[in-house]
Amino acid sequence: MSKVYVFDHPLIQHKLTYIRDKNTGTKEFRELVDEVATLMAFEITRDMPLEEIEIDTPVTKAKTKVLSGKKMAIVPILRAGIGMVDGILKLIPAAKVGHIGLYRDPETLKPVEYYAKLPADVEERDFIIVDPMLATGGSAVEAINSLKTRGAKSIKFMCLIAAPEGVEAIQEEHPDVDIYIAALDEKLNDHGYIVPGLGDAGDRLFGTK
Ligand SMILES: O=P(O)(O)OC[C@H]1O[C@H](OP(=O)(O)OP(=O)(O)O)[C@H](O)[C@@H]1O
Ligand SMILES: O=c1cc[nH]c(=O)[nH]1
Ligand SMILES: [Mg+2]
Repeated sequence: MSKVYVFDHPLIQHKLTYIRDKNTGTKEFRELVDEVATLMAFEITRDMPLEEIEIDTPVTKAKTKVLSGKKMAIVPILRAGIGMVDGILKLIPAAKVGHIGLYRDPETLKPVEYYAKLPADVEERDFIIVDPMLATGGSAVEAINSLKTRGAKSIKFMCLIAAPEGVEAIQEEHPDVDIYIAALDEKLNDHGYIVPGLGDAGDRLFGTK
């Protein structure tokens, strides 16, 4: 069963408050999402493998550690996932970036895929799918399906705010995919929006409402 990690670091929680606030404008919203993505990347990379190497310090030889070169890829779910990419790349600049384009049909709430482009060496990479919102879970489940169909073997899912329904959907359909979130909210409303949530993440990031 997928494990669920809630990143309750005070800096993440503080910034999330202003991301949720309806009075926060597009510029500040985008900056805050970028900052929280960096902080979440710091937490999600906690289990990255290290290897020991020997170097010369100005004083002596020393055995020290470096990342063992595990290949990584970040995959934002378009559009809103794009807002988290740069913040993650600040900490993992060598990661490749794939894209999955999905929108949620406003009537049926079912995801519709319109784009997919992944790095060529899919099977060798550890993937982190990113999207600010995990609501019904339809988009996340479909994005994971899309990656697995193309050969991905190792996938994590990271979002800012999740609804219980979305967490359960991933756990049911993809029990091998762990979930990393900044906050687990209460419920979905009748339109499939997360309550209390932050509204429409894509519209708030790109100013389209
Ligand atoms: O868990 P779900 O019920 O599938 O909902 C979550 C999805 O909805 C939003 O995207 P949206 O469809 O609004 O597309 P956008 O990013 O282009 O605005 C959000 O960014 C997720 O991708
Ligand atoms: O609350 C929600 C649910 C889906 N998509 C969003 O952007 N916000
Ligand atoms: Mg949207």
